[in-house]
Amino acid sequence: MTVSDPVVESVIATISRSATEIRQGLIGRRGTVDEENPSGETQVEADIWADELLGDRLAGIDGVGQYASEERAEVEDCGGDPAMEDVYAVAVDPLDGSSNLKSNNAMGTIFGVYDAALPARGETLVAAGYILYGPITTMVLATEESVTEYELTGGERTVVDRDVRLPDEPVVYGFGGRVPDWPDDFQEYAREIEQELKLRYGGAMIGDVNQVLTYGGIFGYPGLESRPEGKLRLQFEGNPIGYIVERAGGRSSDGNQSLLSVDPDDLHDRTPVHVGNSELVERLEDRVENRIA
Ligand SMILES: O=P(O)(O)OC[C@H]1O[C@](O)(COP(=O)(O)O)[C@@H](O)[C@@H]1O
Ligand SMILES: [Mg+2]
Ligand SMILES: [Mg+2]
Repeated sequence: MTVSDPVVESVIATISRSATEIRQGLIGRRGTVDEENPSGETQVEADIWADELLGDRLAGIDGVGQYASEERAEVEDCGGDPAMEDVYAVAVDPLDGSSNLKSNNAMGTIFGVYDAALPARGETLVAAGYILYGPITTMVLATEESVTEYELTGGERTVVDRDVRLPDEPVVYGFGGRVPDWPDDFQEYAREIEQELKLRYGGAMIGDVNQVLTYGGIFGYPGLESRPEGKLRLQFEGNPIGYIVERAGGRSSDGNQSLLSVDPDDLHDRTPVHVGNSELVERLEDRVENRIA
């Protein structure tokens, strides 16, 4: 199954073909390096390596005008203006949950294809997806047409679900951040959800969101007392995941509005992230104040 726009299809094909190679290349690159990314977090050797591999390959695609990543400070100009027709910007979290490499737990790669210069609103996404490096390697891809799950082996991608939809009956939840750092209103909401759903939290957003897409429920990384803007980054994490979950029939929110409507100020802006079944996200918006809105 291919996507109708040739540039978007090339981006997806390049990332999905690179995924098995990235998975293999994690071996021997699990240690931290003496560097911080633009968000001030310690980088793992594999973060830098995966960013370079994806950056080189994606920048070489005709029609990719910009490449940006969680691991580099500035947007790379790849020779085209995303304001022009058939020119896109690609934003990547090369390894999501890379601190899980040390303990050998699940991790992912996230990407968004924006039809606008970065930083951009999520509403300008034309496709977004993620790779999950679990017991097997899968990709969930959302486009304007569909949300599809694939299994990836070598250079191949095999469809396993042509129409990924959030199950109607929610089963699981996962919330990030330390509980004492959660604002009171979020703590109260979480106490209520704990009575209704089962906890699934693995410390990599992609692994946790994939649980929600599979079983129904809610994933959240809220604004914290110590950091009202939360931890996750809008361009590389919040927008792509918001786009995927909304296309699959759920909702996304920064606590106040859809993640896709948030106006970015800076490439590395952080935002509270909540995605899942509509009723759960709506209840959260009723209860929890977004302190950065
Ligand atoms: O360690 P915490 O506070 O639970 O944070 C976990 C969150 O941080 C992240 O690891 C951040 O992503 P990166 O690994 O890409 O920096 C998310 O995947 C995850 O949801
Ligand atoms: Mg991440
Ligand atoms: Mg990352």
